[in-house]
Amino acid sequence: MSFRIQPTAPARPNRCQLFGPGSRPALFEKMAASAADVINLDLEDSVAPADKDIARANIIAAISDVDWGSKLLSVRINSLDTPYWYRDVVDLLEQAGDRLDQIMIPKVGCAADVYAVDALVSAIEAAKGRSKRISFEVIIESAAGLSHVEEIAASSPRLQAMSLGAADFAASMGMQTTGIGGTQENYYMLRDGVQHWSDPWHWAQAAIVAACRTHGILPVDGPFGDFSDDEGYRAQARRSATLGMVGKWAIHPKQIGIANEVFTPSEAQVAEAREILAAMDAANTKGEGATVYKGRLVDIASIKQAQVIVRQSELIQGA
Ligand SMILES: CC(=O)SCCNC(=O)CCNC(=O)[C@H](O)C(C)(C)COP(=O)(O)OP(=O)(O)OC[C@H]1O[C@@H](n2cnc3c(N)ncnc32)[C@H](O)[C@@H]1OP(=O)(O)O
Ligand SMILES: O=CC(=O)O
Ligand SMILES: [Mg+2]
Repeated sequence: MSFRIQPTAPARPNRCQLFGPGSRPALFEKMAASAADVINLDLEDSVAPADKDIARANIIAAISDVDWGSKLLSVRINSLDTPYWYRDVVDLLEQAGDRLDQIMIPKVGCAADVYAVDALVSAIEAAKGRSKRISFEVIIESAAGLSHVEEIAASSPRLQAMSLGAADFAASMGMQTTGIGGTQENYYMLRDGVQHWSDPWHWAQAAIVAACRTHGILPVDGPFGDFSDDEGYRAQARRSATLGMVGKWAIHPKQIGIANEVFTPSEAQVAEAREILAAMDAANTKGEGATVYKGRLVDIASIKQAQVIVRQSELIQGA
């Protein structure tokens, strides 16, 4: 318990973040025309070292030249353990137009990583007289990142969203898998000779959600690599939504519709939430803090649970 009121996360739809390599400018118009809420133009791991300069130039041009509509436009810079990241920040902030909304910082391991980028961004914004303040999102994708997730969530007022990066996270943790997200063949319990698969991402996701909710940041699930497996993606997205995440990355356009569907509360969910609110209204007028809805207990906590669903639905409808 705490007397502090939990801060609310930024009120914007973040159901799907569509990624595309900065070295494939032919994809940019298609990304802009997609149904994703957020666009992530990538300078990091989908761009080969030899293409970093051209990818940066492509992205800077596209930020102004492409009509991104009302989407949130984010660029993933290179991580702080590379020689590229400072040039990414300097060129973006000095040369890109005001349409740029956000910078994604990958492989964040501690709060000081965010501080370093914040310092550089703040200096360039001031020097160049940029009136629009750039926001940040970070990827938790290392053992250090997860160990320091709470201090990272508190690291900067610019921070709006935090994603789990399953690929780098698995590598950093020494996990014996080459899969990016989803069910892992060898992660199962055995009972009476029957295998029951468990979720190796659960702990990291729950830690990210808790850190984000404590500090008013949007928790997001990262990539699902097997874009041929729609149902696997849907199952992963449903688990993430159930845990409190607000959206998921798409690394292929096939995944956008599924993310939008899963992270938009269904009509049935919204109707049930409204019925619970009505049942609790009726209970309150009788001076009762708890009542029965469809044979189960609902009480004052149920109001808050129902409000999460109604608010999420209204946010998306209003966007
Ligand atoms: C672990 C991480 O860090 S994940 C984040 C970084 N990774 C990325 O950004 C990768 C993003 N995705 C991609 O680069 C590509 O989707 C790939 C390489 C996976 C597959 O690319 P392709 O072989 O071209 O895919 P495919 O042929 O199935 O594409 C089908 C259509 O979707 C388009 N398309 C493919 N990827 C994208 C995308 N990311 N955004 C928009 N459109 C896309 C293709 O241009 C093609 O369009 P067309 O029908 O008009 O010809
Ligand atoms: O950057 C994303 C990841 O999964 O790694
Ligand atoms: Mg990564």
